Amino acid sequence: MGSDQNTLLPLHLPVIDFSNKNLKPGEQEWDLSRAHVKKALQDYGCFEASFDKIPIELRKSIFQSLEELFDLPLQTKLRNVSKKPFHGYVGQYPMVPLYESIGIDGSNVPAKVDTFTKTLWPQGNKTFSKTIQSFSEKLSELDVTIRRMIMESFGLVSYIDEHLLSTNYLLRVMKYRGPETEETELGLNAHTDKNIVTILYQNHVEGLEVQTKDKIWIKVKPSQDSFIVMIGDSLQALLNGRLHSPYHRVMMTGTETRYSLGLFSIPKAGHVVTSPDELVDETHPRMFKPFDHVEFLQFYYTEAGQRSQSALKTYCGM
Ligand SMILES: O=C(O)CCC(=O)C(=O)O
Ligand SMILES: [Fe+2]
Repeated sequence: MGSDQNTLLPLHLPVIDFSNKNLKPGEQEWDLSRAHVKKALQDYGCFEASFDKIPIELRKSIFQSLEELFDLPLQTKLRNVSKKPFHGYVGQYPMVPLYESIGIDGSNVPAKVDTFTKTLWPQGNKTFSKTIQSFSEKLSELDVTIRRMIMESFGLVSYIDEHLLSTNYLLRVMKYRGPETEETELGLNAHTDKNIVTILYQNHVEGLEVQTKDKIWIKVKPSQDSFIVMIGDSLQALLNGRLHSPYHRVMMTGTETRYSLGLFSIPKAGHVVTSPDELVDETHPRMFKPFDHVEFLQFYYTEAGQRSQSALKTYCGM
């Protein structure tokens, strides 16, 4: 990171409207939105999407579900374990004392969410399951639209179906306590996401910052209708570096609790992430060796992975 990492100018992310639209591939409106998506991602690796397919009641009840979940005793939350790194309960870290998160694997699949719910509420919690699953399913429509547009933009139409089938969804829900100090405190370290596409949603408490290519931190100010869409390292690799995954972090002030959630599209274990030959030529030599996402994640959480400026380049850069 540059020395100007604390410079905060009143910049903002591009906003793209997906509301009141019946976007269909091949139609003019689709092509227009696709051009906006490509430009925003080339410039920032990230944009704000206005998206109205999730009813307002569901957008409100998701935060009640998050509160109910994080209010459980720590012992109960710790029952959410996962073999995959960063998929289970994460919290009580001295480096980021304000932060806690829980991963819900396969959050768009009813049976998977029911299994998750039963580990925390053995007697069941239908409202919780239904809220998490419906929210994820509806938000995954935005993920699919955006990934379709990206693949089309880079001439990869014939790979779209295979690509969409190669991923699962993880919903990670987050809680950040207000630091209750005068100063701004770190909520979550600067990082790039390791997956394909991340879509973030949050309550009214701000804190997310995204770094531009010029290393300037932009404070993100989303509204109730907006979702933050971001590229992860695996998509950067798939596109042979045509798009970049931006650094982002969470900085907290004040006393209020920030709740946020991210829907992560993640390559399935065993699926090899590699850039199609169409994106490799003399001016764009192949940048990354083919890799398995789960193995890449395991590397990321080793000491060497944590030390590297770009875990992706260290792990599989050519
Ligand atoms: O809480 C947020 O808005 C960001 C969380 C995040 O960057 C992550 O979970 O990867
Ligand atoms: Fe992130």
